[in-house]
Amino acid sequence: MKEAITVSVTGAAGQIGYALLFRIASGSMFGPDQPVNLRLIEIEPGMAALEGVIMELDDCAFPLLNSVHGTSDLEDGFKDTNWALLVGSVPRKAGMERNDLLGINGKIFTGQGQAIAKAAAPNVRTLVVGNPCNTNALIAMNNAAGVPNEQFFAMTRLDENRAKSQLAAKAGVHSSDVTNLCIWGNHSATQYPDFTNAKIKGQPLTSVITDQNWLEGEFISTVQQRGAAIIKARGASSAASAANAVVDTVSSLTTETPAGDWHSVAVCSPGAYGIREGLIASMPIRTNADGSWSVVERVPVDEFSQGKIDATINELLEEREAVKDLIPA
Ligand SMILES: NC(=O)C1=CN([C@@H]2O[C@H](COP(=O)(O)OP(=O)(O)OC[C@H]3O[C@@H](n4cnc5c(N)ncnc54)[C@H](O)[C@@H]3O)[C@@H](O)[C@H]2O)C=CC1
Ligand SMILES: O=C([O-])CC(=O)C(=O)O
Repeated sequence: MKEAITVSVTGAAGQIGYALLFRIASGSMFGPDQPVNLRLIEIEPGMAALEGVIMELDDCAFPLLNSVHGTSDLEDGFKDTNWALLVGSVPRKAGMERNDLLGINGKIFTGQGQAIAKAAAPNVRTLVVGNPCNTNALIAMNNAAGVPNEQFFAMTRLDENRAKSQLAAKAGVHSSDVTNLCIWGNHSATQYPDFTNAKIKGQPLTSVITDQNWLEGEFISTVQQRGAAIIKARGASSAASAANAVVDTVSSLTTETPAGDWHSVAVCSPGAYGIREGLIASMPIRTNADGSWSVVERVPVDEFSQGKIDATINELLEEREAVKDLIPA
């Protein structure tokens, strides 16, 4: 048996938590031979519900679940953890943009960043899901002194999956036939799902889907507005598909990316593609055989794409300005 991986999840009794924990414990995230320890973090009012979730995890008798621990203490929750999945935070309601949550949620991530730096394993990787996730990840990263910036991520995989699904439906193929789909920038209404470099069964997508008006218009806005459409329909924000995207993100960051392809996740920009160094921005990422990640270089960016990327990066710069008090100098 392999040594267990420790995974901490904040907001563990929330909607996404409820859809996520059972996937992690069943082996979907790290594979069918990898045991896991779960350290589940909730705020005090969520602790009773968390007890119930832990009872249900026990009742599944998962072969790969080595231990489960629930706590409202951050350092206890992140103790020796290898993966910190920061889900806990308030979701938006209909009519709000995700960055309307900055004032409510931003401050959560200072203490979490500090506790990760203090208590987690040196190789800890942190994935922020709670919105606005890019800027919350920026706050956590900048408050986690001593933890390398390369170990912080924010989730744009749900957007990638949504985009692939829309494109597959338009082309009449399966979503797994769509590759090389990159989400650029912010997990927000300015994100850019880059269809110009995508492929369908290895062919340029734009040679299969020739309706340029649809690609530049309805396709982009459907992906940008999908979260809002789910809130309108469900009365609550996407939870199962978000949890699924967490599983996909961690899985893609822990397994080598298929040759020639890439995946979308927001990373601390090394300055690639002119994206301001230090911003948490989504771009095309490859996971290497040794488990490290790299930005895929020389992905063509045409004038249309550049305009879209500039808009979403400008929004990230504005969000950073809005939370500058939460970022130590
Ligand atoms: N990046 C993405 O693609 C997506 C992000 N989200 C975001 O994920 C977040 C969580 O969504 P849901 O699970 O649906 O919300 P929810 O309200 O059902 O659950 C959130 C949980 O977090 C807990 N919580 C709040 N503050 C906390 C803190 N400081 N520490 C630990 N736990 C805390 C709450 O008690 C609650 O149980 C929201 O911000 C939502 O907007 C949702 C979907 C997709
Ligand atoms: O839209 C929201 O508020 C929840 C979210 O991030 C998504 O579904 O992509």
